[in-house]
Amino acid sequence: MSRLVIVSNRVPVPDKGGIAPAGGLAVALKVALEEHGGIWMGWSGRSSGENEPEPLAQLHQGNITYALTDLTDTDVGEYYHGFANRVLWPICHYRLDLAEYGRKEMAGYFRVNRFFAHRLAPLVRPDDVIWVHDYHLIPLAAELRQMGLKNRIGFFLHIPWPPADVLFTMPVHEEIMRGLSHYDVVGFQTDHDLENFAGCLRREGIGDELGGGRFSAYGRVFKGGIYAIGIETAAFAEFAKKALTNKTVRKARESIEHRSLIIGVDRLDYSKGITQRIDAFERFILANPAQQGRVTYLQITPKSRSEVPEYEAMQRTVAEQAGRVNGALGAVDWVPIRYINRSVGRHILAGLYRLGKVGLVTPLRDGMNLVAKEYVAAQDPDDPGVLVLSRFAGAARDLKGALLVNPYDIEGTANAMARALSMPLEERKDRWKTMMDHLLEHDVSRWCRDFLNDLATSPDPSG
Ligand SMILES: O=P(O)(O)OC[C@H]1O[C@H](O[C@H]2O[C@H](CO)[C@@H](O)[C@H](O)[C@H]2O)[C@H](O)[C@@H](O)[C@@H]1O
Ligand SMILES: O=c1ccn([C@@H]2O[C@H](COP(=O)(O)OP(=O)(O)O)[C@@H](O)[C@H]2O)c(=O)[nH]1
Repeated sequence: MSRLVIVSNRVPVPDKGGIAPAGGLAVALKVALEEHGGIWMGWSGRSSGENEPEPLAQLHQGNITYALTDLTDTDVGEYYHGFANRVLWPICHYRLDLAEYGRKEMAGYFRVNRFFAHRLAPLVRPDDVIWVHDYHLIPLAAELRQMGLKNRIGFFLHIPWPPADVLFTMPVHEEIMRGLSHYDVVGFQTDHDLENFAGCLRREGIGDELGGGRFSAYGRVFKGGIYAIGIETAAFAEFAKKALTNKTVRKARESIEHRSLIIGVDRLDYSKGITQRIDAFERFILANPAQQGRVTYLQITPKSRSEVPEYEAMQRTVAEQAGRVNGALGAVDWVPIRYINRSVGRHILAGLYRLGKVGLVTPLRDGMNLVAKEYVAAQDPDDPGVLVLSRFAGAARDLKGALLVNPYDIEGTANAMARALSMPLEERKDRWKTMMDHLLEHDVSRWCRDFLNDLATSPDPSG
């Protein structure tokens, strides 16, 4: 079997104890690569100041070799905070109003992709299969091809792909589309994303759909496919059961006392709909006074991308909003919202999910959302909680047993919270089983296998 080389911006650096940072990509890829073995190349998360980064650091752990590079301050600013997270991220999440184009940042993005290609190429053997992940690295295949690499190269986009009218507001949309055409397989989370991508090719006559999932554009033929990312379902379910004996989880359970727990877990990101969700919770309590003092809403929200101004501003907004609602609704013996602004380990999260009578996952737009899947996997089959899920999360295409909501509709979301808390046991069990069966069948190993099979059977680019 060919060796697998994974490239992603974010890598769970093993010298931090191998603990994946909060973020679904790192969590999922670690599971996938542990199963397969190979090389994982990416950013170390560190800056070299303005000095040229040292040569790649290689670390071996189990069957994975991590190849990590630092980036200069300028690179981090222009490529990661600048173009990736202030242009591509908002555009792909339909937030044209937040995109901040700058020629310097765009140039930095393409420059860092070239830099990654130059660092990666010497590690690659002719029969390696290369799997590139996410919006940070779209131009990587074009750079590798320019250097003469003829390997099979696949790309998976973890975030949504927007419709043509949204994408084309980005000045370099042509280069981005061209970049994708250099892969042999381009994977998306949902059918909606793939449809949008096909629409972008059609709109300006850039490319054609050839049938059988194949596309032609810019003189190349490649496959476009749907590969909804999953979790290690069976292992996570087991993990959640055991987590109830964890000290922190036990303390949380005792502190909740007789109240019902509603839980939300999201990076602090405007795409996650946290402020709308807090509004909906407030509306739910005001509309259901009997619930006062009888529910606790726990919102776990690690800081994320704090150097980007929109994210920094959100830290204040959400903290103030949670404080205001607590001030307005709380009582001497009841704090309605417990807001935690730091990362919690997944072994604890698993137990907290299991305590949650309601899992609130209400992003305004999300590629997939692994929290939704983890919440379901963590439930007690005999007394499962209810998932309230945004119809705009990729996970909504998979989790048919959830209560689907439109997160912009505050009253609708508030009503769904009330419905979830009063749902009869039989209905909860039925809904949960539909979702759990799906998650067991479509776990992260299946995701990885499906993508790599398609890549292995794609036409050989070396001719
Ligand atoms: O690396 P960061 O800038 O700290 O951000 C964390 C990750 O966020 C995004 O995750 C996405 O991938 C998940 C798994 O496929 C998916 O469930 C979620 O909907 C996406 O938002 C981002 O795409 C990753 O590159 C980041 O590492
Ligand atoms: O305090 C936290 C918050 C989140 N996560 C993990 O981070 C991932 C978040 O992935 P998701 O797909 O929901 O969203 P993303 O952050 O990637 O956009 C999930 O595996 C969570 O378990 C974590 O380990 N600790």
